[in-house]
Amino acid sequence: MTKEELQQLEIRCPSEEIKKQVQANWDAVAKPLDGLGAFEALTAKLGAALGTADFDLTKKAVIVMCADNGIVAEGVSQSGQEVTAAVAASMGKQASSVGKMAKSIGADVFPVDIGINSTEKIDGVLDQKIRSGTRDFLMEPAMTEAETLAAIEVGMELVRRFKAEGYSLLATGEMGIGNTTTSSAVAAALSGCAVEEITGRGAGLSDAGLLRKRQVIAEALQKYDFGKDETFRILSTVGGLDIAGLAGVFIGGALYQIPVVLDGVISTVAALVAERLVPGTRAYMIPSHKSKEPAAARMLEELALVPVIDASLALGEGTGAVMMFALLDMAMTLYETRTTFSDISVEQYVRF
Ligand SMILES: Cc1cc2ncn([C@H]3O[C@H](COP(=O)(O)O)[C@@H](O)[C@H]3O)c2cc1C
Ligand SMILES: O=C(O)c1cccnc1
Repeated sequence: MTKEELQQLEIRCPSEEIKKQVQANWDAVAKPLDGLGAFEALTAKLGAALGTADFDLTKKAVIVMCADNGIVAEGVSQSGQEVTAAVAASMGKQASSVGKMAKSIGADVFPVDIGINSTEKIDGVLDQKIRSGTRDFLMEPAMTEAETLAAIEVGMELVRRFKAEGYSLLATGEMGIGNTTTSSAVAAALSGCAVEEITGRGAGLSDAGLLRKRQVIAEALQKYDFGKDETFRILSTVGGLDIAGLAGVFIGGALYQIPVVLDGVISTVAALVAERLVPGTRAYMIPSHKSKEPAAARMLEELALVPVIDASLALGEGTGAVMMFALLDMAMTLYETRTTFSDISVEQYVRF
């Protein structure tokens, strides 16, 4: 796929009719009108994306893009790159945070090596490696155009495959030391917001580390002098293989009509990249939480997506998206087994 082919992809608009039908089904439930709040609108969005008001979200999976970032050489994370491979290996055994949470609700986790800085194959991790880590973006662009496109295609292809395997809801997750730096850099460039406003402590940076991280991002942004609409150049120059792969998951979700749940700051930045590259993609996005990382709220605003969980989560891996899976499961139980006003014979007494 070329960059031009990517940008010419056309996204089908989800059906407004189905959205209305789902809302009408909610309105018939013996409960206060709009009582489930955002979950009514979100399930209507899910039904419309899936093309039916009788949808089933039982089979769910998180795609976790794992990759290293050359920018870590600049001292922007409190951890070393080795941690990426170690946590990915733990994920392969379903022993990392996201694996445990997903297991508790019967969702599947697929860790993907899209660019871990190691040559070994990791058990339980899909090998889709494009290169062993990106370049240090303070020195040179992190990725070439071809590498960026290849990463986007990995994400798109995984969605096609999981749809064929019967999944009806996917979520995004990531693991990659340094990826809150790449995400903050992309977020600042896409939004024009000040670096200090958008950059947080990631996985737990010290005050001095945070200062350094902000300086590194600011220096790089000055060097590359991006226009806000140069989405692809921003992604390939200061982004990462994980962000590009996740953008591909969102684009694939829209193309193959499988809704995709966002997680934290990294996937939220990838979501905005996807929407800017292929407008209309956001119609298939389901927000989950507002990360503690400041860039996330800003990106969600740009996407006009309102998260339902506001709990200062800052874990990544797809954990916030899995929490959303659990909440959607509860909403779906009410929807699928709906007890209506007529079931309890009170239609004549209720006047909405
Ligand atoms: C042991 C460990 C497990 C993690 N799981 C997710 N992250 C999270 O922290 C990383 C980003 O933070 P920064 O940009 O500050 O490096 C990502 O890998 C993210 O998923 C972790 C981080 C660590 C240290
Ligand atoms: O928002 C996130 O997902 C996040 C925040 C800090 C560190 N890692 C991930």
